[in-house]
Amino acid sequence: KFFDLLNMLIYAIECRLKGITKHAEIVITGPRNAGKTTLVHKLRTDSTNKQVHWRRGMISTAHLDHKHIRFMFIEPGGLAAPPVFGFLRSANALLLIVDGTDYDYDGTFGEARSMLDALLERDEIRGVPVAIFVNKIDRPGAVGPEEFMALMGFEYGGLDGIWRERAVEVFFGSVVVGQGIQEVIEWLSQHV
Ligand SMILES: Nc1nc2c(ncn2[C@@H]2O[C@H](COP(=O)(O)OP(=O)(O)OP(=O)(O)O)[C@@H](O)[C@H]2O)c(=O)[nH]1
Ligand SMILES: [Mg+2]
Repeated sequence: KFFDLLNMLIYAIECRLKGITKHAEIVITGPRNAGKTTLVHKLRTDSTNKQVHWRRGMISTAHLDHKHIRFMFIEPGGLAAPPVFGFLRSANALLLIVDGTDYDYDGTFGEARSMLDALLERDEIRGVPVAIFVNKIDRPGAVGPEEFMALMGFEYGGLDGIWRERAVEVFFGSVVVGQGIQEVIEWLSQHV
């Protein structure tokens, strides 16, 4: 009890010193093998970051301070699909990661699109901003921006026409190379 209070006090002082006035929880999701866990590792900046077991799998988290915001990234891993639903209530933004080289046999990003559609229907995240990160563009055969928009069915009127009630943006990059991540964080900091 005493140490809980002490920790809270230390935390409050740390935020004060670093000028942090806002907290934002970012829930990371996306199809299997998209690069979610690799991203969380990349985002880790301090020792408070951790990976914890829970009943259906593994949750990876990372803290990251950007300007006046402390981001908490959460990747709920697990076999039961989709484990992410249990984490939506406290989400300030969603980050959907898609493998830019993983087209379906019919030339679509079908799994990514249906995951996104299922998420956008959820009441818990009405109006919550969504960043879509198309990963692995360092690999040959990765999708290009125009192609991706068409294959996801986003091309008509752009993203604004599809989801007027929330901010949505698509980014292209590579978690391994570290390309495009800073842009996502900047965008999130403006929309949470
Ligand atoms: N070339 C390339 N490979 C990547 C990139 N990001 C991730 N990978 C690779 O993709 C594979 C899957 O990455 P993970 O981070 O485990 O993907 P995940 O989304 O957490 O996968 P699950 O937890 O199984 O759903 C690994 O072999 C990564 O090294 C990238 O930007 N470029
Ligand atoms: Mg993973």
